[in-house]
Amino acid sequence: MRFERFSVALSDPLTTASTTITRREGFLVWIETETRCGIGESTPLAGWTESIADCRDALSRIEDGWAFETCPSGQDIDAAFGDVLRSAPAARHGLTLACLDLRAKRARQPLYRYLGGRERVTSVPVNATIGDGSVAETVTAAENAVEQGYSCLKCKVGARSVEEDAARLRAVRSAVGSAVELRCDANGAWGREQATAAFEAFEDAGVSYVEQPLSPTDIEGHAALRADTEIGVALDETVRTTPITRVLADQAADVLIIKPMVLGGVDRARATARLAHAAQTDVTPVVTTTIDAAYARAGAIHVGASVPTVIACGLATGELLDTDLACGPSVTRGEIAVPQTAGVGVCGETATGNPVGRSKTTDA
Ligand SMILES: O=C(O)CCC(=O)c1ccccc1C(=O)O
Ligand SMILES: [Mg+2]
Repeated sequence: MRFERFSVALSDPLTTASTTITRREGFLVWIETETRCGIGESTPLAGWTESIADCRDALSRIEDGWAFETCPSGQDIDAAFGDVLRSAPAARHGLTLACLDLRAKRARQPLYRYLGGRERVTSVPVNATIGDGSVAETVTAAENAVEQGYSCLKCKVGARSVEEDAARLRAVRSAVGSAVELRCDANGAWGREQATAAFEAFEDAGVSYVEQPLSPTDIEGHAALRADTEIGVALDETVRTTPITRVLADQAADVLIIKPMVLGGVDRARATARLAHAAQTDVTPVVTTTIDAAYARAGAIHVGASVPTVIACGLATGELLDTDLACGPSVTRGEIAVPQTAGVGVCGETATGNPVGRSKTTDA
């Protein structure tokens, strides 16, 4: 096992209610046998996962203690390194993705089939991700996305007043028409009163759901908000810190956001998505990235393809990067391609020091 640091830049910073993301740094992880190589990606995001320093420490300790003769399973890895990985989900993500890549290559299956996906799935619907911005900036981003073929937009809210956000969303709605799904993500910005006001103010804009309106620990608040409105409630930050069984039992969400990097790997992400699907009150999983590079994005796409997820996922985040480690799956008409070659199936594998430049213009 070995790993190497990488750094990729966003073409434009993504501003949310809680932070501005300008660059993503992480590690590529390689697992090699005599005949094959598996590649994984650890891209920590402070506040969501361990820090980059803690991720490096965890990977270093694992590199030092690596004693597997063949490529280990996730269970083998947890048995050997559970203590190191418990508080390092991004490290676990990279390591287990490398192992799964190699094991799926050996089985000659695309990762989503190796994970247990039953049918052949060639694409997953995706939303465009639109950051905080003025009314004009938000409308321009929404129009560009719809022109490129997206029929679902996710707009960051909560950095401005509820009135301003409502004005942004109404302007988007009148620009894109009624057929486009509009979601938003408040990243935990509001208190209960503000959230109630926002849900009322957003109704005109035809918002389908709001991600993380309240603080991650306010499970009761989310359950109450849900009972009170037509707009759906999605939980994201809450999924990081609260057992999924509690969220489901308390009926606190219509939608669960599944981030493999935050949950510690594509195996755990799939298990969580399946729990949501199996819940009595039908909770819909939506798989998203933390704005990862090509390998982790592809891993997340395989998670989406491996569960019967029918609604748009937050997997179109490669579009936000200026450079990337490889050419990841492309988005056409609001659907992202699922790699069908064995393993994770990222093409044009390059060294970490040599990011692939991306063209910012995409064919419609
Ligand atoms: O879901 C999407 O459309 C993209 C992913 C995204 O918004 C995101 C990216 C990095 C960190 C947090 C988040 C989030 O969903 O809150
Ligand atoms: Mg979110």
